Amino acid sequence: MTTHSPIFVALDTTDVDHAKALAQKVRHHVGGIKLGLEFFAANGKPGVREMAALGLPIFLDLKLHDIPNTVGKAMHALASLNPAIVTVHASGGRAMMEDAKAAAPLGTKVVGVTMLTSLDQSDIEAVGFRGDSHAQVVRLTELAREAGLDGVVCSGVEVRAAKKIWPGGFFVVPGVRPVDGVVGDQKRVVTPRQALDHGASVLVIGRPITKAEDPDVAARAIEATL
Ligand SMILES: O=C(O)c1cc(=O)[nH]c(=O)n1[C@@H]1O[C@H](COP(=O)(O)O)[C@@H](O)[C@H]1O
Repeated sequence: MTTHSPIFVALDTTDVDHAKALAQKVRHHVGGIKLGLEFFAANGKPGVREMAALGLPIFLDLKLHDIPNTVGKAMHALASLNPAIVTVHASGGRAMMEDAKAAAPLGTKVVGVTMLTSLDQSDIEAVGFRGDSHAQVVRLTELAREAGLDGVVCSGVEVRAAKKIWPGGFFVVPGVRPVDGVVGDQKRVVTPRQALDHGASVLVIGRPITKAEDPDVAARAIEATL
């Protein structure tokens, strides 16, 4: 039985058996599983199919970012997996996002990554963006909406501003940390509760669950705060 938890647990591993074991441990406290570049590079579509057989919704986080034709064709090649959610980089531009959405299955939510949660203000300036993370997230959210995507990925710091300009959008918030959690490489963090209060539709949570001594207990504890 799956729950209606807003948590998608990020199974960032190359090992299918480990990913399966983690998913089985936490399945009653999460709404789905997120498979990203690390998992996909190692296991490809057969690996995703094996995980899908567990019966939990799949969030395929491949952050596609290339010219429109290439992204559209890549999305077409992924369509048979019927993921619940797929990511593209919103900074790939409007035409790229339009082609991605057009090639995705009807039931798949295509969401645009705005500013990675691992970037702080100095990183944002170093890559040449003007303004702060709010300005960048709001601009890219507007573009994703115009391109016909279903929503965006942003940090919990900006999700309120993004939802304000797109009340019907689907908002994915990663980089959340329980109170006193280890922050690691994430820079713009909030707690899972704050992210939901500010408008997140779903939360992506990896290491606070997967690296915990008991992932089931950790997922249950986070769920209890929501
Ligand atoms: O698209 C994502 O899911 C994503 C976007 C982003 O800006 N930041 C971010 O951390 N993520 C993903 O969210 C997960 C966060 O993992 P933890 O930091 O371990 O909770 C990782 O799988 C990242 O790939």
